[in-house]
Amino acid sequence: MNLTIIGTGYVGLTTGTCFAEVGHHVTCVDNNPEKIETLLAGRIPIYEPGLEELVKKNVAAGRLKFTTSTADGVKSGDVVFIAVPTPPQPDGSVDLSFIEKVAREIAECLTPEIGYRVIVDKSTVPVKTGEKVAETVRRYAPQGVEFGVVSNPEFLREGCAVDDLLHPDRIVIGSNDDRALALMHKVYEPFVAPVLVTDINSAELIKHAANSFLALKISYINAVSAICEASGADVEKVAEGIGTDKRIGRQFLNAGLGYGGSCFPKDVKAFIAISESLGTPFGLLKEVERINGDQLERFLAKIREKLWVLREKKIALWGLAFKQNTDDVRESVAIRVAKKMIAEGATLIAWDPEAIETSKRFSGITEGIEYAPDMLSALDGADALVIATEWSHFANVDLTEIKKRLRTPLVFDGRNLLDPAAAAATGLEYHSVGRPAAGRH
Ligand SMILES: NC(=O)c1ccc[n+]([C@@H]2O[C@H](COP(=O)([O-])OP(=O)(O)OC[C@H]3O[C@@H](n4cnc5c(N)ncnc54)[C@H](O)[C@@H]3O)[C@@H](O)[C@H]2O)c1
Ligand SMILES: O=c1ccn([C@@H]2O[C@H](COP(=O)(O)OP(=O)(O)O[C@H]3O[C@H](CO)[C@@H](O)[C@H](O)[C@H]3O)[C@@H](O)[C@H]2O)c(=O)[nH]1
Repeated sequence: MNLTIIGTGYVGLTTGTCFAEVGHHVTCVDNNPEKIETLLAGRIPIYEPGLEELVKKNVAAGRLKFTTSTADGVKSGDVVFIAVPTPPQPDGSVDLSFIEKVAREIAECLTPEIGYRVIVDKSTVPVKTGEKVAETVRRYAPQGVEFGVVSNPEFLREGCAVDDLLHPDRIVIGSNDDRALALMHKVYEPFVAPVLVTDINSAELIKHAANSFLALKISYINAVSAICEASGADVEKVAEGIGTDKRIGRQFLNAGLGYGGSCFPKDVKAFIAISESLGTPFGLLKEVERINGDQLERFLAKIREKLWVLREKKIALWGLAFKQNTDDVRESVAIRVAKKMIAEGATLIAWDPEAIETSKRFSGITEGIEYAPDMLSALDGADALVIATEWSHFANVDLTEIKKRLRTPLVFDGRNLLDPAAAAATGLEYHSVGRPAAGRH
């Protein structure tokens, strides 16, 4: 089939590439000319494992194209996906101006000669957005054009987007239009996954409800981790003990510094705002946010307690990305930890396997930080090591190197990556989340 994606960011590029990989012909459109030039020059603007080779392969096969022209995209794609940003406004509600603009742009490109088009919202949007998109397209399109509107939320995770897209747990298609639905079934025919067909409003709600539930699971275990710290229990054992119940599941029960990234913080806020606007406030989610913020503060309090004063302290920081296997630092908790320590006068020597460049460009940290050339040299002469992102590089480190290189052998592990007993046996004083401290303290 001929498909078009409007918005070639994280979701647009990964989704478009995977659609091409399963045999569709895909045109990716973006209104940022630099991004399209980069892609046309064969470079990939984001780090995502496995993506670069798939882009190159599908461009070479003639199945994947990039353009800045929405008109070309609308002309060539029978199904037109919208994958533009839906950022939060200061009050937490969703800024839908990008979606509204694309709806108008698509409408202005439609003509009766082009024929029927399915307009699919892939961006994460509040319930009832599909209705607004349909109204907008109807208002701005010439008389006589035929189109259908569909909600098809995306559940990929950064860092494993290619696998998530090629092997999804489920595909959700929200549509009130049989013609659109038939075409959507053809789009997803090459994928082996359950397809859940719903009305548009339910599909939109599924996305916010899913992300908020996952954030709730993380906050739940983080609240439990505080109780573990107060009682001397071990949150890793508790997570295993509750997670082996199939009804609960072990995933998303990793206690740590709390959730970050471009999705959970904004989507929880959005769901709170949506529920309030519908007159059904969702107070539970406010608590999810509160716990998430407190988790970071409790971790910083541990650092302060041990280092006493952060001013003039040199701290090695491992991790800048919001999670492992990505260079994305949007809403990264690691960056928040860094900013707080710098504000208290510490100097950071930071290292991350992929996110140093993105941190330099997008974190907003301009002073108080140096970037180490490699993971181990970040440690040299530092007063403490803080681990802030769950990269496997840190979990697999030779502990004797940490002991040898730090000035004082203090480790604060915000992601529970190291083994407390092994750390103590190496002579480290080791503090993590929801587990008793180990070593000299
Ligand atoms: N990042 C994720 O992991 C993820 C996963 C699932 C869903 N989502 C949702 O998908 C949506 C997109 O997120 P993202 O992370 O890909 O955003 P992004 O910022 O990486 O990409 C959006 C792209 O849209 C382009 N754009 C904006 N207006 C445009 C227009 N009028 N015409 C053409 N291009 C335009 C921008 O230049 C940018 O390249 C959001 O609603 C997000 O919540 C994101
Ligand atoms: O047990 C856990 C799992 C995750 N996290 C943190 O939660 C955040 C989000 O992680 P993850 O969900 O793996 O990454 P995202 O790429 O943000 O993916 C989420 O957000 C996407 C955008 O909406 C959705 O498509 C995905 O399904 C959803 O998992 C990160 O800061 C993680 O460090 C934890 O603290 N503990």
